[in-house]
Parts: sequence; structure tokens; C-alpha cells
Amino acid sequence: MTISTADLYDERGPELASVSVQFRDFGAVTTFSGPARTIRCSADNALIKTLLATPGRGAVLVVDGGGSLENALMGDMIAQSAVDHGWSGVIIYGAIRDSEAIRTLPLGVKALGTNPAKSAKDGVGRQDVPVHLGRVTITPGDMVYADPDGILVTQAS
Ligand SMILES: O=C([O-])CC(=O)C(=O)O
Repeated sequence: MTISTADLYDERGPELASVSVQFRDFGAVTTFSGPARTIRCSADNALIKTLLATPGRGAVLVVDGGGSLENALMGDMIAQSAVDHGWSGVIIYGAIRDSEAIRTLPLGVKALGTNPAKSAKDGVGRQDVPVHLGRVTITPGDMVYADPDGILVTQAS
């Protein structure tokens, strides 16, 4: 995507939801977009690891981790797998780890923060369900546009 989220909002504002949660950019790519895939989980990242090891075809994975910063839901190995499988980006309402390594990867990565503590790997959570980033609901297939200013979401038609 070459257009900024601010310009996109000016063009198409009424049809876009803007996420007000303040994320930090961690990947080497800070402007990215694609259709949403979703996971809701809490302190368990097995679903994330499995999904990001399947073809992304330019999609953006949106993870609702409940905003918890107690455990990292993604590290550099899972992020590298996302790169290898063609994902555009990963947005995590929660924490990541290995941020120094992730900083070098050609992947969009937005998260709330970092924590070196890893997550459980039991596979608890839900995939391909509507998730919430603050007041914005993201349904699988919605288009997600992200850049350093924030995240815009347009509903799949
Ligand atoms: O295995 C994990 O929990 C996450 C991780 O450290 C990685 O992706 O490198």
C-alpha cells in the first residue's frame, strides 16, 4: 500500500473504522495491509504458531490477546515463519518478545509491548472469529490498513 492511513481516511472515512488503541511498530515494515485472519487467545500462542505456518497470501493476522502484557504471544521464530509463508503483517493486542530480531524482519508487526516470558502451547483459543481492538470489531475478511499512524478497518462486502 502506498497511500497513508490519514489519506485513506480522508477519502473513505465513513466506511472505515479507526482503531484508537495505541500500538507500537516492531517489524521492519510499518505500512502494511491485507484481508484479516483472526485469533482470540490468552497467554497461549499455539494457534498463532500453527496458523502463521500456513500460506498467508498477503493476509494480516489480528490477535486479540485481551491486552495482556504478561506473556509474549509471538517471538522471532514465529515471526520468521510468517515471513516465510507470505503474511503481510501481525497485529497483537498483547505482547511479543525477541523484539531486536523482529525489528529486522520484512513483516508488519504491531503489538502493545514486550515481555520475555513465553506463552503456553496448549492450543486454547478461537480462530477465525470476530475479535475486538478497543471499540473496533474485526471480522475475518475485513480489509486492514496499518501504518505508523494507526489501523483502519473496512468491512468485507
Ligand atoms: O515460542 C514462542 O512462544 C514464541 C517465540 O519465542 C518465537 O516465536 O521465537
